[in-house]
Amino acid sequence: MTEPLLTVRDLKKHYPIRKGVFNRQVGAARAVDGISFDIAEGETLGLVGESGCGKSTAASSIIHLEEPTSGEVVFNGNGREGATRNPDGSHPNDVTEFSDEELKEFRRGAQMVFQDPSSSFDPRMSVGNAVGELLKVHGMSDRHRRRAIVEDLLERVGLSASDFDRYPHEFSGGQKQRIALARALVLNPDLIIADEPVSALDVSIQAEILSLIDDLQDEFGLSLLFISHDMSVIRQICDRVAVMYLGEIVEIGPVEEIFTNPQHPYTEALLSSIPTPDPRASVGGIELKGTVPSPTNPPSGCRFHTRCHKVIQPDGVDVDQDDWRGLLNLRDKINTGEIDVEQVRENVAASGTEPTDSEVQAEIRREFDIGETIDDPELEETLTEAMNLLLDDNAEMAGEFLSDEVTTPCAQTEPSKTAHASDHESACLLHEDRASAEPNPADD
Ligand SMILES: Nc1ncnc2c1ncn2[C@@H]1O[C@H](COP(=O)(O)OP(=O)(O)OP(=O)(O)O)[C@@H](O)[C@H]1O
Repeated sequence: MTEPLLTVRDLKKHYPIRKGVFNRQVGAARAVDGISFDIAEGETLGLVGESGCGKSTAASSIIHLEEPTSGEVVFNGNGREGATRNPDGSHPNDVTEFSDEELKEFRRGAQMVFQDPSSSFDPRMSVGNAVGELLKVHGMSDRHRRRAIVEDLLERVGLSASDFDRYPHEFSGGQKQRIALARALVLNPDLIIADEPVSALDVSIQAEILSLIDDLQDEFGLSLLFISHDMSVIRQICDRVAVMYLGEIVEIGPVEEIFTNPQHPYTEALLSSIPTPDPRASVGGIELKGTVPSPTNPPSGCRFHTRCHKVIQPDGVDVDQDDWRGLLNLRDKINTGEIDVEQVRENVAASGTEPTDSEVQAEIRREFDIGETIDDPELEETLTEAMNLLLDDNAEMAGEFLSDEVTTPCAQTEPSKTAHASDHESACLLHEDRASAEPNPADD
């Protein structure tokens, strides 16, 4: 088997949080928290997730714009192919251990393209010089040769050689992104990391740039790590995709497989958010509510459990799944003191006369998508009791009451990876249950 061009293993980037006059570290933002994947030669791997999932931090740690906290990034390009591990287990191609000289060499072979093409150019430098600058930095002193290389590249990205002497403000956003691609290609790299390269562009221009990236990849035999929050963009350009949530990869696999047979509820939710021209298709769609929690204090167990539509019910409980999600949300909001009963009372009163307690309770149920009765009498009783306490101004006890019974295994156990089809893995407790339920041929 040929070796991957890039191997990332258990990569972490934690930003220390400091406070006080002594600037003591009081915690850490675990922006990237142990991600692993490979990228083969000529392959495009997508990294997808909502804003704040850690995609950009992963990119800058891989390319060593930032020092990772731990983990390994093995880059087998730049003539470093075929290297084997040292007797002490370290790898000679581990970027995280590179010397300054090796890092300079690495930067020839691995380039980055950023989201905003406008801010990545010096307005006072002609685009030809901006593209050719890297050649100069890397020792090409012949000005004519540099110019010939850059003019050729400008043509290959769909501009013209005569654009060499023009300035960034003379170009549109899409054209600037073409120039950024020319600049990334000028040192003939093996790997390009593109961080949301089309999200700042109009949709019509996005398609042109994606198609250009696709063509350049074939022409230059590039490997790509393509970062996007947009699943439809990922589908157009990637061979495989890694889905990232709160610093972790929750699912990885071939694009077609992930789109037709997603396994992780987070992937399902991201896919469900793709706009479709058919209005009926969104019926029954999964709404991803709220935002990604802070990486300074990620949820225990499965990090997605606080937003998951498939969050598991404990043994002995079997209620409507929407009711279950609502109960967990209600429990959390009561525990964080975020339910303002007086405000709810006022809201209900606004639509008529002074509301009764049961009207206020009904409104709270509605806000949390909890049905009129839960089909588990014991749980219904617990909820009613908790609501009574809440309306009696005893939120603390209401929270405790609910917390005793409304619990999920997803908050207790960190899911491990489950393999599905070849090269397709996800990390969700639901799959672990299913895997253990499947008959093991060895038991026969
Ligand atoms: N220098 C920093 N110090 C502390 N926290 C940081 C730092 N940089 C990023 N973070 C946090 O790390 C998390 C991941 O950020 P990151 O920018 O990598 O996410 P992202 O998925 O790329 O999102 P976006 O698309 O919005 O950039 C966020 O919660 C962010 O606030």
